[in-house]
Amino acid sequence: MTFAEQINAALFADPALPETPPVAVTGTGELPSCFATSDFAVATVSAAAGELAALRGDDAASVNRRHALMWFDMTLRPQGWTLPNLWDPIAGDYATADGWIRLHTNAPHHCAAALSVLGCDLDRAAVAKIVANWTAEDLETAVVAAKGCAAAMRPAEDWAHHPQGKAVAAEPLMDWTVTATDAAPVALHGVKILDLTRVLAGPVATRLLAGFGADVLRIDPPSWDEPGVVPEVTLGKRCAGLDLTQPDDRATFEALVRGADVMVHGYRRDALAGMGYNRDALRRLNPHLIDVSLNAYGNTGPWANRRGFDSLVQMSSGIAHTGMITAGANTPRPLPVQALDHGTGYLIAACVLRALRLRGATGTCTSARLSLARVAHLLASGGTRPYAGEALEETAQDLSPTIETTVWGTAQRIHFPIVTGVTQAHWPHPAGPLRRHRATWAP
Ligand SMILES: CC(C)(COP(=O)(O)OP(=O)(O)OC[C@H]1O[C@@H](n2cnc3c(N)ncnc32)[C@H](O)[C@@H]1OP(=O)(O)O)[C@@H](O)C(=O)NCCC(=O)NCCSC(=O)C(=O)O
Repeated sequence: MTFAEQINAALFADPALPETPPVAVTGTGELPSCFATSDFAVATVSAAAGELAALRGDDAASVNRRHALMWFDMTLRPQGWTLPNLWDPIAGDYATADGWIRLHTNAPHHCAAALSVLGCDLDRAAVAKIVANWTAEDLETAVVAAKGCAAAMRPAEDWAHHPQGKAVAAEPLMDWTVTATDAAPVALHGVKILDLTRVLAGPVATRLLAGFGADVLRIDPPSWDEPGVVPEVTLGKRCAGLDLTQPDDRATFEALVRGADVMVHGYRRDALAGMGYNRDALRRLNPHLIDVSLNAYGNTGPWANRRGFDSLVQMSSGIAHTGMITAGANTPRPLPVQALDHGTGYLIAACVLRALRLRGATGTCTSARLSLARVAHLLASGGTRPYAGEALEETAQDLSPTIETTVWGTAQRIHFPIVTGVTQAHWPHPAGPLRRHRATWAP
């Protein structure tokens, strides 16, 4: 099945839903990859575009392939200022005694976890020297046990036989549950979306929804930061902070859940339940909440609660190894962009839009769970080939004329790839720092 066929088959179907309008793909572009990365990217963006058009009642939508590929990477072009580094000093791939491992250390608590296992300072050469004495799987196990983030590089065949790889392969791409059948319709314009996601995958979904009228309120814990991606992913959103260990902030959070139409979250599978908000508790607060979530390694299997990021899932699932072998290289070769994050983001947006459409047509409320690892399985289903494609050379025509005024300075962005009917994305708030707004719904 093509990517589009698999995605269509995974979206919640109901005979009461009118057909999704056609999505025309314009433009060209092929990123350098041995996977069908560009077709995969366009398929995920097109799924969101079709659902957007359907919910808005537009006859058709279009997706610009070139700009879709550019939106799978950084899209902000600062004028006279620079973006912070994406990676901390020790994040990256390291040779072990028997292969390769990737350490993800951008968050200070993940960095501290890795360094506590390695017993060294924040120094890349020192880390490399110690990692070389570990086997990849032993170090992965130790870092994960310390609540850090690491992944050994595995060949695709090993992942296919690994208990987690098998669990993920058996999961649906979108795991839907019906939660209520008596909800009133809500309009896309002003729909209240509570956003508990971080870094790229979840925030990409809510950024799209904010661009077409949703009121997105992002909530972060007191000390979380992600300076490298904040200018990318906060576009169009209000961003507040809440400490869910504190009674007052819990009361505020519960009021937000009661007032929300949709919640999108990217905690580990059981993390929200660990804070006292399992599905039943959320349903008691708001029986009509549409709840769409992602985690890293899938919702079943021994790793369902493992911390993870796109680049780690690429290492675990065989993508980085396949890239290395196909390129004839001797170091891990990931995808040219963080396609699992972005692809998952557009699929989450498609799920939210389908769920809103379903609610409007039948009163049915749903939840859906996705994962980076299951989306990696979708990408891998497109097969591999010798490396093809080339990096896109950006021109002035790729930039939207809109000037975004941020707290860091002015900037332009790449044209957004989706047009629905004749409507283009428009974001009500510029990107900005986390926790700068009040944790409340607009009246
Ligand atoms: C993103 C993460 C790696 C972040 O890891 P961690 O911060 O270490 O884990 P947790 O989410 O479990 O949160 C850590 C602890 O903070 C607590 N916590 C969380 N939120 C709050 C608030 N608001 N207030 C108080 N405490 C909080 C939580 O209960 C945990 O407590 P303790 O239990 O006591 O520790 C993980 O959440 C994760 O794997 N999520 C699923 C996949 C995902 O979204 N990946 C990133 C985007 S995708 C991507 O690849 C990318 O963008 O790159």
